[in-house]
Amino acid sequence: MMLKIGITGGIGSGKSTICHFFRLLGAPIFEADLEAKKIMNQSPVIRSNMQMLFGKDIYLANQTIDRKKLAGLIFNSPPLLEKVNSIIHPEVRKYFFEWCEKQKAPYIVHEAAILFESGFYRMMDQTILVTAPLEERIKRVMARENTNEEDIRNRISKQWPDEEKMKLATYILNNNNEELILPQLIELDIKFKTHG
Ligand SMILES: CC(C)(COP(=O)(O)OP(=O)(O)OC[C@H]1O[C@@H](n2cnc3c(N)ncnc32)[C@H](O)[C@@H]1O)[C@@H](O)C(=O)NCCC(=O)NCCS
Ligand SMILES: Nc1ncnc2c1ncn2[C@@H]1O[C@H](COP(=O)(O)OP(=O)(O)OP(=O)(O)O)[C@@H](O)[C@H]1O
Repeated sequence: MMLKIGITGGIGSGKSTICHFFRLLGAPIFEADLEAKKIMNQSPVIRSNMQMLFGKDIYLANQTIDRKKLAGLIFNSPPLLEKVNSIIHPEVRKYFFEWCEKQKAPYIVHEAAILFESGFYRMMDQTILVTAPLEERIKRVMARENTNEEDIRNRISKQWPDEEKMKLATYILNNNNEELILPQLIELDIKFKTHG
């Protein structure tokens, strides 16, 4: 049986960085946020639903979704965010199971920003929550991309607080520059490879 490991953490916590190490250790990684974006551009069903909701202009001339516009709309309207989630998540879920069928490894990693909020965690055997102090996360995201503090705090407010996620996580990794992460990942890798 192939073990399914879910990795999550709020914006800027460092989950992509940690997944990069799991990839080096040989684990196939399903990047849900990336796959969601691809599916939004490729699925005709999602395209027509999104255009019905937001108008034709939600897709750019090159047929890709206008991410900036969409982010501005959904992160400022909880009902719209919920609607978009309900359009995209079932397709991502379907694609995830198809993808799993093709993997040949003792375990796979499913990386998602909203693993718990979306309920996707129920499809996993075990979950890892990546945490870091809020101020540190904001600093990292501001250094990574051209965005402002207000927008980052707004996105954080749309995600569950770490205390809630901690209650559901199998493992918690503190990516706070105070503990060495790599030895913890190697230990987990060995555990997962032996189905522990
Ligand atoms: C609105 C979109 C196009 C903005 O794209 P953009 O490149 O600016 O941001 P990106 O996708 O890299 O997300 C950055 C961060 O925003 C947060 N975020 C993204 N989607 C969501 C969501 N549905 N709910 C709460 N937070 C979210 C996460 O912390 C994420 O890491 C994109 O986030 C999106 O399509 N979201 C809805 C689909 C979805 O639910 N994706 C994630 C789970 S499968
Ligand atoms: N321990 C660390 N110390 C300093 N910078 C870090 C650390 N971990 C990650 N970073 C940097 O912080 C930024 C955010 O990390 P990463 O992209 O992995 O976060 P994420 O949780 O995947 O965020 P998002 O939800 O936005 O996708 C990146 O630029 C990354 O290089």
